[in-house]
Amino acid sequence: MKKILLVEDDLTYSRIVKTFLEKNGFAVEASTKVKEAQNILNSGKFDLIIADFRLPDGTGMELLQWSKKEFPQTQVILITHYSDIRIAIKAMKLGAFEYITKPINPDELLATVNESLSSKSKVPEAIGDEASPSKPNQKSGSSPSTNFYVAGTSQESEKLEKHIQLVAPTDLSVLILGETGTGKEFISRRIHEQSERRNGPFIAIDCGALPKDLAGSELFGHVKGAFTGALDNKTGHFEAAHGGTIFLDEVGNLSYEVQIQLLRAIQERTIRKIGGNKEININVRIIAATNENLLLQAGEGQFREDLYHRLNEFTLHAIPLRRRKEDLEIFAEHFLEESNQRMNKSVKGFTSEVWEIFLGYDWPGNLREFKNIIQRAVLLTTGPLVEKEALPADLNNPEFAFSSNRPSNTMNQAQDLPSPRDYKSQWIEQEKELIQQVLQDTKYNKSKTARILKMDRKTLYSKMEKYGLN
Ligand SMILES: Nc1ncnc2c1ncn2[C@@H]1O[C@H](COP(=O)(O)OP(=O)(O)OP(=O)(O)O)[C@@H](O)[C@H]1O
Repeated sequence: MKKILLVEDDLTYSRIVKTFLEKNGFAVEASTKVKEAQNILNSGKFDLIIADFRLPDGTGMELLQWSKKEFPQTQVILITHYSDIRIAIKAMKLGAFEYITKPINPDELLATVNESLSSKSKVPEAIGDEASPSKPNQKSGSSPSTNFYVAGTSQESEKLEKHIQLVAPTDLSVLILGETGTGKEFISRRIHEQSERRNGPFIAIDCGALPKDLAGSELFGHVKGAFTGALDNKTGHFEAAHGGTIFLDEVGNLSYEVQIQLLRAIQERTIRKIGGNKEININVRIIAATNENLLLQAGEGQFREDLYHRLNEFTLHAIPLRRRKEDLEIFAEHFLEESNQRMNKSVKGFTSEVWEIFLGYDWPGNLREFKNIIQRAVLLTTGPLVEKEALPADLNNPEFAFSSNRPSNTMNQAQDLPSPRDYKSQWIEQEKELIQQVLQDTKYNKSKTARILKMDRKTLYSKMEKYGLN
């Protein structure tokens, strides 16, 4: 009997659909939330997921992305109240079999279910931001994102995720602080996609790449003839983001003049195109990011303090990778899979030597560097595992990996602390013991073990293989 997981938070609706499908010969399990659905999927094989688009703790789209990664053979049908072509296109691109709108016609549902179960599950199109061309200063276009967001399981990551979930549904302006490559843009997309604005546009602007003299016109638009070269009316990013979210990366790079315009746009919720005299109402949530100290810049008169406070109604700290090393594994798997897909390869994992290097290095370029290194390694790897020869020479050299003069390591060099290598081997040892213990306690039930340890089954399998616990 084919198994279907129905994810729908409207209980009456869920009961009707469940009974209908059961009468038609399917085994149906029902769930109301994304997290709950993930747990159910982790504990048994399903042939099809039917998910509502809006769920209390996320979207059916997120579940789709997750399931395509974790269980690529399982078909997914998305259901929604809205006939939104953008969502439909995105869902199909992400590998959904079909997208149907409420109210559901039973015959149509049954036909779609049968069709999906007799077809091969689709592979998502390009996953990852670098795959899609973007304008030089518009970071990733205004289309809905196809980025798969990995939240991480370390304590720091869980705290960040909790803060994201708290702030997302509000309309507060968020300032994301963090080093380069820590995922600030990914976080801002996450906020957008968890917010009421998720069906509106998300526009990411790299303020550092905006030409100084054109920044105002790029952000707020201009009217024909406003300046030499203004040959036509132009819609600015703020107007284009109406109803959605605008992400201003490297916001500290905006000129003082543009800062004034931005402040006005935030305070009055209107913009005026350059050279124009009409006030245009805008309803845009602003998320800004910086890796500089804006308050310090404010003190030096380079950044307006009033604007700083307007942008900073809530602060999030993107975490440097060296402070979330427990997450290395989950990100490694994600980037490995992404790279395999992009390059049509089937590299299975990393040797223990490579893991040693990964754990010892302090990743100054953070997730971006990690992703690029895995991508390069996958390209160079011909066997089943990435070996240390596929890593760049500087990473491959243990002296380099352990001798960086970054503050985090300077601390570790203090005489009364063990060396990073000692910490790392202690950690590996403890992790191995913990997994062994839980496996014994659950009588080698791997799904249960993974659940208890808060890791997905694939991560558990690769750790078991790494530690020889098979
Ligand atoms: N949560 C995440 N899940 C999966 N991949 C991620 C995540 N965060 C970041 N990445 C990866 O790391 C890369 C860099 O992330 P992002 O562009 O968001 O960083 P950033 O902090 O905005 O960088 P910069 O400061 O240079 O603008 C992304 O292209 C993506 O591949």
